[in-house]
Amino acid sequence: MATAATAAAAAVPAGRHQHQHRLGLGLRPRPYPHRLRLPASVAFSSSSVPSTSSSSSLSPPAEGGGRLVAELVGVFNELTGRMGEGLATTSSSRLLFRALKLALPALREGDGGRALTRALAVAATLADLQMDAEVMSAGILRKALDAGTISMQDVEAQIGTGIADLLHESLRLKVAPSKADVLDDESAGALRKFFLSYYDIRAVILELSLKLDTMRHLQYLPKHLQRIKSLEVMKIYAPLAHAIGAGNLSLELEDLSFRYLFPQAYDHVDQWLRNREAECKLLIKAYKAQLLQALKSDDELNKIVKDISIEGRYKSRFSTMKKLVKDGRKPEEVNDILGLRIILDLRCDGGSSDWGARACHRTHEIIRALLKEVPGRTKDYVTQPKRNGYQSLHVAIDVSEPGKTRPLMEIQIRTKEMHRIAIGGEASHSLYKGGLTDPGEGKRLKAIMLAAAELAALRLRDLPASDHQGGECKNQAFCLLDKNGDGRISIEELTEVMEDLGAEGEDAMALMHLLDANSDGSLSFDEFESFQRQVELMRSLEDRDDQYTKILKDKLQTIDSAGLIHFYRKELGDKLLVS
Ligand SMILES: Nc1nc2c(ncn2[C@@H]2O[C@H](COP(=O)(O)OP(=O)(O)OP(=O)(O)O)[C@@H](O)[C@H]2O)c(=O)[nH]1
Ligand SMILES: Nc1ncnc2c1ncn2[C@@H]1O[C@H](COP(=O)(O)OP(=O)(O)OP(=O)(O)O)[C@@H](O)[C@H]1O
Ligand SMILES: [Ca+2]
Ligand SMILES: [Ca+2]
Repeated sequence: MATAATAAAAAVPAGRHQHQHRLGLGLRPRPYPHRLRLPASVAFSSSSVPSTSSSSSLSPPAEGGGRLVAELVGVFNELTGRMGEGLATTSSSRLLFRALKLALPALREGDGGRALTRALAVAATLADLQMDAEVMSAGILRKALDAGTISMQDVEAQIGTGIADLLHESLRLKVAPSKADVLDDESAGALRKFFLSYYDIRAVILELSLKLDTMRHLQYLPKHLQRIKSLEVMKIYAPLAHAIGAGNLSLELEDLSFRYLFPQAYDHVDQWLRNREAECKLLIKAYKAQLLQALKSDDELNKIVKDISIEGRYKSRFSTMKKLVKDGRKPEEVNDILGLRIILDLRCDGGSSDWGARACHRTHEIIRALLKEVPGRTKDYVTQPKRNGYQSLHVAIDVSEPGKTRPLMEIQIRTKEMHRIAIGGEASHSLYKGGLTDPGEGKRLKAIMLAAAELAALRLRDLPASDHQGGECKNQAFCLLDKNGDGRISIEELTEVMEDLGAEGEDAMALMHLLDANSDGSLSFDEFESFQRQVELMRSLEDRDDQYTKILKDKLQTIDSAGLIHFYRKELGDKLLVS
């Protein structure tokens, strides 16, 4: 076991990390939407437009107009693609499209060119939290409101009162912390309760996503503001994110505020974890795969269990730091730096109550036979549940090898039902971590949230249906641009969207020329799709550029840490000697 894991670990380049989304509320795992791609530099080189028309000999259309439409289409496709299953309905897409049309021109210039990227990252965070189009649109518009480039009246007139209400709520939440003493535990607790009593909890989730955006860009603020904002996040927003079950959001919020509040301690923990991160993540993956195989091929376990899943995680900076200060442990004594969680789906749930215990204990036996269990560290909350009803069997595993000491790995073993209670029930993780003390509060919160989501679904259903009669729309962006639904984008329709985006009407003519392959004066579905393919291509090139920049940066860091002279000697020493 350890050998396979080690081989896998050896193959990792150091210093590359990947974050994983593991959220409550049944949220889908996604990579962090830290930076959303923007087709900022879409250049319409005539040679790359698949075209047979005479327009291929024209010079590219003005940077302005064509670029704006490309940006709108690219961003729209990216965000709708990111939305949860069933959430990107026609009315949702129309709403998002309208919000983008209003916000894009307003955001383009702001915040040293970063405003748009930041607004889109907020929307992406919300999409990953399975929020609907209203909340995503509100996220984008809030950034434009904050930048002072649009007004609430614009939102009410052009988008609707549903979103304006949501924005009003989020603005009220924004000022709340300034009215309380967040250093005082009691006022901080009261403030968290105030947030959670909101009838539209989506405003809270919107506020949390905006906070994450602020925290990711804190380096641009003066030092004293960095501290105040970090403190608010630590005392109010991170626990709130735990309380609503947005696990990964809370972990990132905690880690960022930890970094600004205690820079030295952060550096210490960060370096320790970073040095081991790549190898440990590979180990987690390797142990997970091999354990799954061993468990699935055990006949005795198979008699009681119909399915098995395993989740893995590497501990966050802040969570590790808390363990270190709790009882003065060293990092190597923290027993859950690496974590695996085995979830057993019983063949007969609700049957004989000792099936669950049997499945967990059999799993424990299999693990013992395979791995090195650390004596005296096992906790059997299956046989003896905690007072809040939490059940799980925890073992600590030594994954070190001769000459290679590694942090410990915790394996939690539980049935699906035990997991349900640990995630959403009375022993819920949100209560355990979110500072809520009353179990009923968790339930109430969930009910409020579901009700808010249902209301939003109703409102979105009430939006007038698309102009497109008769059935499915194959390409949402095309259908939204083809306003009269005649299956073609006319010059009038293109001019209208350009003007909405703040470009000149003539730019529409130039873009039409370029994309209208058969020169019939309008854009067919196929012509639009080839435009879209070009937009996608440019976006993926920009992504690649980002990747290359990152690799280069990593490489330069390696050189730095090894010392430039050392690098020179190693790489060039021989040649220098010869000459
Ligand atoms: N959801 C939930 N998880 C819990 C609860 N109690 C423990 N856990 C999980 O189980 C892990 C280990 O808990 P314990 O075995 O009690 O360990 P501990 O007392 O925290 O000990 P150390 O890990 O040594 O600090 C925790 O880190 C949580 O992941 C609970 O009441 N609810
Ligand atoms: N052994 C594990 N395997 C997989 N996931 C885990 C494991 N332990 C915790 N998690 C999950 O990882 C996320 C972060 O948890 P974190 O390690 O910060 O705290 P914790 O282990 O739950 O609590 P504590 O701070 O008491 O250790 C949570 O979603 C938690 O459910
Ligand atoms: Ca833990
Ligand atoms: Ca049309």
